[in-house]
Amino acid sequence: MARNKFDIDESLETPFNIRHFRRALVYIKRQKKPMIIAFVLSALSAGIALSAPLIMQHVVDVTIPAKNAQALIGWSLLMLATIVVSVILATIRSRMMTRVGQDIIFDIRSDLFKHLQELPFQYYDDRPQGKILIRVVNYVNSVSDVLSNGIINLILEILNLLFIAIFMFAVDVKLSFVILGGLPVFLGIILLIKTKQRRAWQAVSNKSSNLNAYTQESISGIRVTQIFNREAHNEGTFSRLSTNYRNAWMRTMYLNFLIPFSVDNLATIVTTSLYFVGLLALGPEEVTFGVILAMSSYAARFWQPILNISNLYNSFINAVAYLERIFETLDEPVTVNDAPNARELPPIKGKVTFEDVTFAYDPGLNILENLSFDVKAGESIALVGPTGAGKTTVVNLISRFYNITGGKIRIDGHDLSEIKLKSLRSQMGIMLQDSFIFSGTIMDNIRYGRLDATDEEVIAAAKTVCADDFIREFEKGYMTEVNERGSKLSQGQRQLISFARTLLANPRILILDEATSSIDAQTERLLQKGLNELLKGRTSFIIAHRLSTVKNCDKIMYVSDKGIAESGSHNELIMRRGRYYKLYSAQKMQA
Ligand SMILES: Nc1ncnc2c1ncn2[C@@H]1O[C@H](COP(=O)(O)OP(=O)(O)OP(=O)(O)O)[C@@H](O)[C@H]1O
Repeated sequence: MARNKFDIDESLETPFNIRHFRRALVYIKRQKKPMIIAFVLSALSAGIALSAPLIMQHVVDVTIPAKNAQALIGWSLLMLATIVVSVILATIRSRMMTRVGQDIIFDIRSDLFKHLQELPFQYYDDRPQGKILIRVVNYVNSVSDVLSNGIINLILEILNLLFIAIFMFAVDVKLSFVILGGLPVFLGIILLIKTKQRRAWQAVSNKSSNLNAYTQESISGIRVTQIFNREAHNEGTFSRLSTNYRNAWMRTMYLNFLIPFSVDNLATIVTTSLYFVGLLALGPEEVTFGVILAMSSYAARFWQPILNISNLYNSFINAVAYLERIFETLDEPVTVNDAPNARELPPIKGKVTFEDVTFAYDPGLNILENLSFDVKAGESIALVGPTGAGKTTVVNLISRFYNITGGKIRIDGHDLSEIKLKSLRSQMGIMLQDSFIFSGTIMDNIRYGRLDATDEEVIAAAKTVCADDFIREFEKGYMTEVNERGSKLSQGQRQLISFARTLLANPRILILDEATSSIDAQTERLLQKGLNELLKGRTSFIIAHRLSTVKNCDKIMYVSDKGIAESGSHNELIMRRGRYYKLYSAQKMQA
């Protein structure tokens, strides 16, 4: 799919529609109470602020001519009080709304993260991580203000507009229509640029997503970049993506600028028309100078909320571009999930059966076809074969990380598609070549799969897999802080920690995908004892290119040509003198 590259724009699969806005309202509605309070505070604050000119008028017309010093002090204090109260109310409102904005994005972000945790491997196979990250962090931030303050300000501005219109019509109906005459022109301009604006903001969201994806990829691959001296080339790519982002941003700004520009000019044209119609067309008998003065003041006031509403509209269009991405992620189907009538998988013995299994990552491109095999509980199975033959795919299917296209996979006779994923995966242990280390202590990392394990149990697991010695060599031992991906640890040390993690979780079925490939032969011999412990009584699937590691497995399956080409014990396969024999002989010659 086009989106899985940093410089390819994501296409929108679900265009924005009113349904999305209704979904945004779900988050806003949860904040109904503070939002109503904030609205009342705003209205009060604005109302109190409006009383200042009235006090001023009274002081100028009555108090000062009467030379009443005492009343003057009273009015001054009242004026001061209105300012203080209005500032206090505005401050409380702004604090409340900051909180509301943060609560809304907290909710959206939590939902996004929860959903991302459930999305299958396939989703992550298809996208650069940076494009996922930007949705959870940046896009959600960008919509906070519109979803909180935006709504309240919109209501206030509409009310403001209504009040001004009422006053305006009360003074002069005909001239009011002259002022309103600018509105259709303004709406026409909005309609004209609406689609362009939406596309422009979508482009900004796309370009920022691309930039983010590339930055993230570059940071992850910095070691390879430096090894191959690709810095200058990468800077070029970054600069290109950055320029694309800047251009997209400039275009939105240009379109956005059209709105205040139109409002300013329309306000001037309307005011000029007002003078023209008032003085020339209607004549001094019908319209006094005072009315013209009042109406031109209303004309200026009338266009201010329109300008504010247009700015809000701009922010809304901007937020929509982000909201549609956020909802697109939330709508991403969890294709690997529990069937409606899924059952708990009871504690298993570990028998694994493949019945005519067919699987394709991309429709029509089968990686496995009609694959059938039977593994008894407690057996150790080695999967060997050429690169890209489908060994990892086979083990990924046992954990149901992907849905199969045809056939059935059973564990102890239970069809995987009919059982609850959690109950399946909690009884499986999977160790990959690149064992992931999370930020935290070594103790936390080993305990990752069984949070209730005691320190003693953690240490016992580490001892079994020969990890205890090197852990104790660190100054803080098990409490040593390791950073994300474990870059403070050697590959082998990371493997040993993940062995301990898996052992502690005590799975019934164990999968080791090239899990010992980063461990030197001597450590591997040491580890063999621990590994034997780990394998004891469990069904295990071991993928290894180093055949010496798997010689002793109960059964070796040679994966090739979309299925199992050969299967048997090491001795049987050697005697058969087929593909396994060739591979084994070639490795022996190299050794
Ligand atoms: N996420 C994916 N999306 C599409 N195709 C994939 C994906 N993962 C693997 N493949 C393809 O499926 C085939 C089998 O891959 P798999 O990783 O199972 O091979 P393997 O036998 O484990 O290889 P290796 O020994 O190199 O680890 C390969 O042709 C690979 O290109």
